[in-house]
Amino acid sequence: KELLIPAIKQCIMDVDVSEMIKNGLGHSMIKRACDRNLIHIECVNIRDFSGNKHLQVDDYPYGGGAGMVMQPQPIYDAYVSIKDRMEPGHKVIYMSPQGKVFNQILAEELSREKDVVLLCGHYEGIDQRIIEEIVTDEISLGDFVLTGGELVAMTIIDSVSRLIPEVLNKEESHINESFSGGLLEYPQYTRPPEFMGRKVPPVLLSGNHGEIAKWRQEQSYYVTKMRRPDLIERLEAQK
Ligand SMILES: CN1CCN(c2ccccc2CNc2ccc(C(N)=O)cn2)CC1
Repeated sequence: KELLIPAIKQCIMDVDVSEMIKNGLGHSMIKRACDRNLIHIECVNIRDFSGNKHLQVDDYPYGGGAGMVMQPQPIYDAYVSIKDRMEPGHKVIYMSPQGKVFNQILAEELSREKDVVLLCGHYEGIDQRIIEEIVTDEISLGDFVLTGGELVAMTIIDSVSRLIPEVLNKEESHINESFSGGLLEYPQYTRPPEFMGRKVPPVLLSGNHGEIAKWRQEQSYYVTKMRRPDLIERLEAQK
């Protein structure tokens, strides 16, 4: 049994990270959007541009210290291999804890871009000179630490793709989504009418659409006021 566990750990660590992105985004909405040519996702493996037979893409940090830093050359060569196919003036986004914290406004901005490059860092990060040379924007998902930028890329891809017209069908439409009008979503209910002794709020069964819309607005405001008062302030500041 002990023998099995190290083997599993090893194979998970070995999964090629660009595979992780391809597999992770293989799920329904993004895959369907790709199949319909509404979005095109291409993973370029920096290791393919390592330039040495050991496929090395990282090296010891100048100044010493723990960990390894991604070398600038393989990243630059990988970027050059795709940049002529990208819309002139395209953004090159580097996902790191030093970035601007991602939010729905940024997602909406990115959804209006024709092409975007997402540069996934690994190890302790990438050489500062490649950031200065090719990166236009740095994005962070929030103040927490991940082992790599891949999950950040997948999150950005998901969040942006769903905003591209036609990607979501009418059921999935993001009309009443979180942050619509800057408020959090109201609570959702479906059948059965009673579950574990808990009933559905009667107004939702009333068929009175005016009352239902009013109840939902009040609930959104209440949920936001209780859990994210900062969003209420932002809303008031915009008035
Ligand atoms: C211990 N450090 C190792 C190097 N690393 C790092 C540094 C630079 C780029 C990518 C990474 C990969 N990690 C990320 C990435 C993003 C986020 C986020 N919040 O968007 C959190 N973590 C940061 C952590």
